[in-house]
Amino acid sequence: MATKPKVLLLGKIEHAHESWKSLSNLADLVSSQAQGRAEFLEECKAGRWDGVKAIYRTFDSMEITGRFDSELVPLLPGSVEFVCHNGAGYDQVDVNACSDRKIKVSHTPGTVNDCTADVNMFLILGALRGFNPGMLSIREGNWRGHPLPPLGHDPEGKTLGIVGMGGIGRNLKKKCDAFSMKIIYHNRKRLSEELAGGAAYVSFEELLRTSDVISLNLPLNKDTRHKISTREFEMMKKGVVIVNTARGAIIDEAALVKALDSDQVASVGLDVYEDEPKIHPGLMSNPRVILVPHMGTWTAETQCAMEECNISNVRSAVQDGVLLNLVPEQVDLEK
Ligand SMILES: NC(=O)c1ccc[n+]([C@@H]2O[C@H](COP(=O)([O-])OP(=O)(O)OC[C@H]3O[C@@H](n4cnc5c(N)ncnc54)[C@H](O)[C@@H]3O)[C@@H](O)[C@H]2O)c1
Repeated sequence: MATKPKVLLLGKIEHAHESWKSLSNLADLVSSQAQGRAEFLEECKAGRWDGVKAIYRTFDSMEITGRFDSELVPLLPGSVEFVCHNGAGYDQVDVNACSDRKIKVSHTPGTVNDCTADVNMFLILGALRGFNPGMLSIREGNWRGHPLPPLGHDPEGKTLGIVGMGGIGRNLKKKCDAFSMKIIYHNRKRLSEELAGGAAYVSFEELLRTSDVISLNLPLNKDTRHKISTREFEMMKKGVVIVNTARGAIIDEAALVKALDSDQVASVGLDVYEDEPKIHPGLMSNPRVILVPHMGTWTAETQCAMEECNISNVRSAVQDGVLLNLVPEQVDLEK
């Protein structure tokens, strides 16, 4: 009888237990007990994972393995053909290092759009209306606080600039239409009229100069790290509001703190941080900054849908040798 391929689980299955179990008809399911990166690398070197065809990894498995980078990927056994990442953002995986080894990478786009855009909306409303100072003072028994917090602003009629008009950005656009905001966007490529849904395409610089609210919805990679820094803050309207549900390192946090302190930036809503779970003290201490601890996809429905999506990728990889949600960089390579 032919031996089954192996699937290595890095991290935990929290919801889709039945679907995960059903994979055992196709593959031997194995998991690492490594307590950290050094141990995991030793396991790889010792041939512990020989025969593994596909890896299912979670965002939290960073604690076990660290980043799937150019040190780790070459140590994976030659049998590994697929890395299936449970998350829409896959900056924890060096796709180039995987491509060099002919390893294909998938992620879970789409499943995250609504719930991440919901957090995005919460942050836009919260930061624009300036709710945070009042929310802090009411818990201290000071009602709205003394002195009173500054008046907030209505979203209606304000210009929202979306940087990165992908799945989440477009979902956010639809939500903001209900608040009568004027939407402009900047993307690597201009979208079709249908996908843009009435949002106007502008250059990055025009977006920075004309937006009342700027939302970051683009992936983190070497080109987008610190895409928003001192120069960009200086181009923005004085009193701009910034929200980030994408990845913390897209903003230079030290520069953001300075822009807040000089009132160039009026208020900020953040779900993501440069060095999670650490928060820059200048953000932590500023009541004009709304802080959410990376809860963009933190709903029962979405967590379940993401796991199901990732398991479907593993199943398709083992059964048919193809990934359903190949990362964009590798789709481009296949063309
Ligand atoms: N806070 C959370 O819990 C959470 C949840 C899901 C996703 N995310 C993050 O949100 C990001 C966006 O997710 P998505 O599913 O919408 O991705 P997506 O790939 O559908 O959309 C990203 C868009 O950004 C554009 N883009 C890429 N580089 C750009 C650049 N340099 N300038 C302008 N535009 C650029 C792409 O063309 C694409 O349209 C993810 O990469 C992830 O890091 C965070």
